[in-house]
Amino acid sequence: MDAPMTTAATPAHVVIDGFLGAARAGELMQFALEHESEFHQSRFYTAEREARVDTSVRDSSHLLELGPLRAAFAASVDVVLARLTSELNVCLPSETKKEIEMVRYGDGGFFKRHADAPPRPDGHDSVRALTLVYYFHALPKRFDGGELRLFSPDAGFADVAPVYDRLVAFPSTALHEVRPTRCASAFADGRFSINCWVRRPREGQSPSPSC
Ligand SMILES: O=C(O)CCC(=O)C(=O)O
Ligand SMILES: [Fe+2]
Repeated sequence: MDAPMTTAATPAHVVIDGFLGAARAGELMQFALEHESEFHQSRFYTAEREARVDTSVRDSSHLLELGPLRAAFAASVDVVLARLTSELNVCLPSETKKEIEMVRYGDGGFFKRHADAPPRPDGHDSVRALTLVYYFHALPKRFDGGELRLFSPDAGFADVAPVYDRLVAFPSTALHEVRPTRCASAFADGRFSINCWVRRPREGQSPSPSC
């Protein structure tokens, strides 16, 4: 198993290998293959909170409608949420809102350095607090690269390999990027993931985080 690569000043993150198990990872892959035509080019949010497609910043495609797999994934996240919030020192209310999407990075796919939580208010009554990314792919693995690079404030970084059935979690304020993926052109050959953002109320909104 590839160990996450880290420099001395490791940015806060938690890795859980074998998060869903092979049967459920296989179900996600099957779902992706059955819904290939519904994947759309991913957007990202600019500093002005404008959703934009710009393949010089982010080149990936995503699927928002996950059917019953959405609730199943959210339930699995709930099982580990207390551990993640305590290890990462992130405050969350007892009932959390989650955004969940499936993502595919094809040949050359990447996502340049960014933070998932907006730098300033975006008009929502909640903000992204915790980012979770779960990795899966067709077996045998047919891509290289695609590491998640997490930056710490002093410019140290940690590279987390997108290992099959691995979950990585980190505070949504952390700067990170997805390193380029290399694979053949077939849809099934890509780097697949589930992104899950756990939201908390914005400061001053109720219910307030219970920590
Ligand atoms: O896929 C990953 O490793 C991270 C994805 C990411 O940073 C994002 O979609 O915001
Ligand atoms: Fe991100």
